[in-house]
Amino acid sequence: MHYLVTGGAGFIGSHLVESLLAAGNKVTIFDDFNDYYDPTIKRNNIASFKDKIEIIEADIRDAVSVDRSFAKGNFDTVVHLAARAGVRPSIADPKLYLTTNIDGTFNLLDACRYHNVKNFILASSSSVYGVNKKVPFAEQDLIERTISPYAATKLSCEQICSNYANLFGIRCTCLRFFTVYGPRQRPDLAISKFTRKILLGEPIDRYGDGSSARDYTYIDDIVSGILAAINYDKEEFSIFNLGGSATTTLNELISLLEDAIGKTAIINQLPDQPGDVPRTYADVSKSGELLSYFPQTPIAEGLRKYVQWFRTKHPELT
Ligand SMILES: NC(=O)c1ccc[n+]([C@@H]2O[C@H](COP(=O)([O-])OP(=O)(O)OC[C@H]3O[C@@H](n4cnc5c(N)ncnc54)[C@H](O)[C@@H]3O)[C@@H](O)[C@H]2O)c1
Repeated sequence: MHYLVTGGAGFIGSHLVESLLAAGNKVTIFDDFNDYYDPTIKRNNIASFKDKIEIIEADIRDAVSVDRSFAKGNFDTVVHLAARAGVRPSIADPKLYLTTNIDGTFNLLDACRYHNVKNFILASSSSVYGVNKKVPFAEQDLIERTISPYAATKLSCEQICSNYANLFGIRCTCLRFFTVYGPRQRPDLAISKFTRKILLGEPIDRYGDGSSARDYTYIDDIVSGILAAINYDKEEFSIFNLGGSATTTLNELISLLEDAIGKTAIINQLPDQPGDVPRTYADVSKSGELLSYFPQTPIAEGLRKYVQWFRTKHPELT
């Protein structure tokens, strides 16, 4: 099978590509390699397998580049991971999020339509649930309102997928990822920032009183969920939660990281951030039943693996 993985040089994308290659597939990645934090990150993510894949270095907002890559590619499945990710930066630059995430998804679906690609996987997000009071969050819950531009773009992308499935028979499977972590994760995420700062003995920013809670999902579990979703052909349009199905408060996360690192964190107390939801918690019973998705990595174990990886990548900090 020939896969197009957009965002294939990113955190989740690079792990997925490795698994697809290991299973003997042909993989093309479409990524603009643009990183605000460190321009080397994306290149490093794919360094170990770059000679085994086709690389299209282009922007998903550019419909002509997207269309050209489909004209050449003859793809069986598109896994669309490329996006501007993260709640807080989306408040700082909502337009970048709207154009990248919504226009980009539209361009890819349109290319599927005109080049007869019938299987499309969308990376959506737990943030679409907004301040859902019912826990755990289930796919059929009524979403009353999102509270960040990032979440609004992801909910819009799901709806665009629904249109293309209904109108053009493109099977679209939307996966709501719950805070993904593990080796190669983005440096802007809390676990990356906390690990670095605890190792350096610098204060970490704790927003709110530490009671906000997240459902953290280890990268290997996310990849197994994506692989299962690729083969799910029972519905033309579907939505699945991919989470760890457990919640960890911010205070618990800090304490688990202290254990994994073997050092105490210095806390810099800050107010709650606008756009942050108080908690996320995935009901994964639908994913378990239809995708045989059963998360395997508890947070303490995943953090230990992450810290181990971080230390090998940053020996100067250990
Ligand atoms: N990491 C998480 O916790 C999480 C949670 C929920 C949803 N998601 C979603 O999963 C997907 C992957 O996230 P990630 O954590 O791997 O992020 P990432 O930033 O590591 O990967 C995204 C990739 O998309 C590429 N990209 C961004 N804009 C592009 C553009 N205009 N054209 C082409 N490529 C572009 C980036 O270069 C990057 O390689 C995203 O859609 C994100 O919204 C992630």
